[in-house]
Amino acid sequence: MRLALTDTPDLSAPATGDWLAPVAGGVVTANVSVPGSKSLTNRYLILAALAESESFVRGWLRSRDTRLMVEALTALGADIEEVDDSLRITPIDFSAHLDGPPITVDCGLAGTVMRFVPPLAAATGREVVLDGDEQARVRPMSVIIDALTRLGASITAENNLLPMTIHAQSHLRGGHLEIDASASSQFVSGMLLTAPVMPLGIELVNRGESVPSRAHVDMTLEVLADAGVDVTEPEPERWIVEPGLPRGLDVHVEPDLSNAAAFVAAALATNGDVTVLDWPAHTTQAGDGFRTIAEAFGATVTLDRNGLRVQGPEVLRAVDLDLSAVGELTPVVAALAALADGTSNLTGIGHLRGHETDRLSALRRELGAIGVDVDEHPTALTITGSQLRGGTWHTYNDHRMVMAGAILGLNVDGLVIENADTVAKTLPEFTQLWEAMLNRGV
Ligand SMILES: O=C(O)C1=C[C@@H](OP(=O)(O)O)[C@@H](O)[C@H](O)C1
Ligand SMILES: C=C(OP(=O)(O)O)C(=O)O
Repeated sequence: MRLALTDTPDLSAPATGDWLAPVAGGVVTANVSVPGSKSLTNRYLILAALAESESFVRGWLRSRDTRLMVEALTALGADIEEVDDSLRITPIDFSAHLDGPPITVDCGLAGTVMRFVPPLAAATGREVVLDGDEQARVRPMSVIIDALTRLGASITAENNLLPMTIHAQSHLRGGHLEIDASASSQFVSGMLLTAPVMPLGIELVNRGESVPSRAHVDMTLEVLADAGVDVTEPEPERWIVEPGLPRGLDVHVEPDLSNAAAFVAAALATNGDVTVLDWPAHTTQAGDGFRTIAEAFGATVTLDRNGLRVQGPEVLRAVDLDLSAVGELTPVVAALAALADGTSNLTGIGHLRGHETDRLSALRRELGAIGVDVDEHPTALTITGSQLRGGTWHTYNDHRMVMAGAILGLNVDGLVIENADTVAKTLPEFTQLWEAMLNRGV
């Protein structure tokens, strides 16, 4: 089934930062280091802003999403200073005087800022106005807005979307809360991360279909527990956070494994051999799921103290994968499916319609334009590996569309990635790292 495309961004706007994706011209063999995790950096920053004492977040990711988080927390009263490759964070004083002009927060297109900051903002008791990019204004927000309203906040938001205003004196007491978190795990993470500062803590229950991107909820639970917060999940999708501030943190951010997946994919796409250095042995990052995904495509995967080594197969096998728990890997997986021998089914990804762009629609459109046979279903994509042709690969302001385009470009001449700069959302140095990977031997 093909769906009508009703939400295509205006592609007639002049593109900036076009990038001709380099062709591999042979097997890709490289060692790669990637910067820190977006999801961990932004969780640590929220916890540090709530903590009982000063924190250090070392090896933080410098990217648009994390800088927006730093700016948001600074505006809300945290003091954040860059010291070498670390951030030193002095927490928000929640007992501070509440008068003052409204605070404005730019969420950009960052789901972690849009969904993690409002609970914390409401807990400050200040008037806070949150807005973001045009595409952020269609990302789902109603669950967070309803939840905060039920906890005592007063919020104005037309159509329950950004922009929104949290009115002053919105102190949150916490308590029992039932939500429908089937559209985004970030609704759960956002409520749980600020719960320690609420006098009653939170008991949060998901009453919707199961929560997508489960790995990210596990990450939230782990960072809270590591900071000394009493957090439990006594039964599936019911979480309890007891009141009590997190300890000051001194943490080192792991490499971003979802960003790393794009580099590993280069080994898969070229029968190559790529090692991502410092891949952690234990992690809650969704990107760790790429190890089994790579094996499903036929790769040989080895994880040791050095990192993750992936040796691509001679011929990529088509895959049947439920990506609901690791949805953010979908654009990279879809690019590989387009190079595979046969038809792949990527299922459980309906919630990606509320990501940076409607990713199912964007992937169907762009893959189709370069010769790939794609069927778009409400919650799945069916992709048949095909002979690619060059052309313009539109990116819809989606960093992961840039990464997907780069993987495809390894195998086809003349693929121009439009607005490649948008990759700065999580990896500003992506194109440099990519070109270095192609030129460097092990
Ligand atoms: O909490 C997080 O850090 C994230 C949660 C996921 O969101 P969804 O549950 O909306 O997919 C993921 O896709 C996003 O990239 C980051
Ligand atoms: C969905 C993503 O980001 P966000 O944190 O903006 O939701 C992503 O990085 O793939």
